[in-house]
Amino acid sequence: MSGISAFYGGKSILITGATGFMGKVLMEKLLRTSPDLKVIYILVRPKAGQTLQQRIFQILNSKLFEKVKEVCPNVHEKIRVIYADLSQNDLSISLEDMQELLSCTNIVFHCAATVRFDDHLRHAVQLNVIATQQLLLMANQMTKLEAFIHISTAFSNCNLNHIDEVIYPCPVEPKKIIDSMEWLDDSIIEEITPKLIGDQPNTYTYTKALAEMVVQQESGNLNMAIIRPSIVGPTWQEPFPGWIDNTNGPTGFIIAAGKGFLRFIRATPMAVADVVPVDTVINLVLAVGWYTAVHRPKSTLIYHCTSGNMNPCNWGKMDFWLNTTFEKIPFERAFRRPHVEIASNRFTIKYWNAVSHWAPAIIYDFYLRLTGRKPRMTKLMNRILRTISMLEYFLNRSWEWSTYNTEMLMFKLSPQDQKVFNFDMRQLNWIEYIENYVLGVKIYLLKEDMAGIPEARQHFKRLRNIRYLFNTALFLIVWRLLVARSQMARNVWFFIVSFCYKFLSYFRASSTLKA
Ligand SMILES: CCCCCCCCCCCCCCCCCC(=O)SCCNC(=O)CCNC(=O)[C@H](O)C(C)(C)COP(=O)(O)OP(=O)(O)OC[C@H]1O[C@@H](n2cnc3c(N)ncnc32)[C@H](O)[C@@H]1OP(=O)(O)O
Ligand SMILES: NC(=O)C1=CN([C@@H]2O[C@H](COP(=O)(O)OP(=O)(O)OC[C@H]3O[C@@H](n4cnc5c(N)ncnc54)[C@H](OP(=O)(O)O)[C@@H]3O)[C@@H](O)[C@H]2O)C=CC1
Repeated sequence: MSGISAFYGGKSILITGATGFMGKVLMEKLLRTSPDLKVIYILVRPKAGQTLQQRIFQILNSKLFEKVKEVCPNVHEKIRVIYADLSQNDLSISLEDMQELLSCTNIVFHCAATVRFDDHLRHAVQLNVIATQQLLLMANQMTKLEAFIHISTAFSNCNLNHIDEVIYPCPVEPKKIIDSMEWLDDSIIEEITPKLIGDQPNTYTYTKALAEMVVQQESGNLNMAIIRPSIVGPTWQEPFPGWIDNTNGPTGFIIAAGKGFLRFIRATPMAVADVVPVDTVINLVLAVGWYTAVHRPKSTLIYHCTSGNMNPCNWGKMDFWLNTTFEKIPFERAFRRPHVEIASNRFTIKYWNAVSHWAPAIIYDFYLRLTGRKPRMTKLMNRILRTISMLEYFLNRSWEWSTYNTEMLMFKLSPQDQKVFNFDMRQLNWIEYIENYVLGVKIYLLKEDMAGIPEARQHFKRLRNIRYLFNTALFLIVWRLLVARSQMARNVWFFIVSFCYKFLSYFRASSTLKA
């Protein structure tokens, strides 16, 4: 049996952010590989009119958990849902629940965060920094705690080009930021945010960096580790390829490109597209949990979970493979035939934004209005382009992350664990992964049926014919206007017509001679 699976057997594990993208995959893998674990405590808040139980019921009955049920039929009994709101200073955990957590928890995986780039600094500090501080305070009182694993991001220091496995100090101490959030009002915070975040691109990366400092300062005697994944994509292998449930990172763009809305994007073709599959990240998380608890390293170790240094892919290649895959696995009801191109020049992008994004959106909305329907394309385009502008920072830079700790850990695993908890990115085949990415988006996010592929292809053909027709009509209109107004255009027209006539006469004469 795998040593890591055996380690989690009989353990009480606390997970924050279990209802999120990574949290679900973490719960699934834990239950599948260590079905004899004692309990998983999850801190959850009610959401979208659903109670805590309803939320968890829905997750455990989803496709992601199908395999788990084969090895762990009593999966519902293994999960203990605890009401918590991490945006409250005391986390809103009841006294009873708190006592149980403090006396029983063996391992903590802290995944919860706000991952929005445009979040108000107050909210981002509350969730990413203060909640981490509160959890550390709790962890310091947990009598049976063996390890506390904090999930950060590889971009917490994205203001640097080369990032080592160390915690970099922030210009302003987290304590001062936390204090100031208490007495400054929202509008003042908004005003000073650009100054505070300095050369960080957004409040998300900034507060994740602050949280790392909090971990360094307040971990006391805890066995701590920090994991920094880069851009987390769908599953590579487990429990099945291509599973994804949100539009973060490249996923929203893949939808927009596959549906034909997005045709140009400002990106540097050679910049590294540092995507890592979610199951790889979770395998590393579990291996780190085991290593930290069993080997008790003297200091907090940081693990980079990245692909760039071991098996790099760049945005140019990703773009090419995506376009090829869209032909093979088309999305239904595309707006235009999908073909996304990348360019690094701002002016080129401005031009193509006008021609290829705004013009079709305006024309389509005009058509919708004419046919008595509500226009929606310009609004959608606005949203897509706003999102792009926020993510462009990550598409035009490359980072180097050192991965000594991650590689060290790989060698510490038994051959069996290396298989069950594989986080070796060198084995990833990008073309296959991107195909499964698109397939996963189609099935799990867009909820499209594979049986609809022939119809989607037919739709592509119709779109191509519409484009030919549109281009020909546009050419004829422009030409007609030019011929009517310009002597030079008329001259060019007569020249072309006489040239064609001469060419045809010559061709006819030479074919008569041969005969
Ligand atoms: C080269 C080939 C081209 C393809 C690939 C290129 C793209 C690569 C981009 C990679 C960059 C990623 C870098 C990430 C680095 C940090 C990673 C992490 O640590 S942290 C983890 C990473 N964290 C992140 O990635 C968070 C980044 N995202 C955000 O912060 C926010 O979404 C926002 C501020 C950008 C937009 O806010 P707002 O306008 O309020 O919009 P809402 O959010 O409220 O959603 C409204 C609707 O839009 C939908 N939708 C959402 N996203 C996209 C999309 N990209 N597009 C289209 N649609 C999108 C969404 O489903 C929803 O639909 P519905 O439910 O209404 O039907
Ligand atoms: N996805 C990525 O590309 C990357 C993610 N990361 C890090 O990984 C971790 C997990 O990210 P991911 O799973 O993608 O994020 P998600 O947004 O999918 O999940 C966030 C989780 O945090 C929970 N949460 C948010 N606010 C509260 C709150 N007030 N009270 C209780 N729970 C709350 C959410 O609960 P609810 O369901 O109720 O909203 C959800 O379970 C984060 O720390 C993130 O910084 C790092 C690098 C890349």
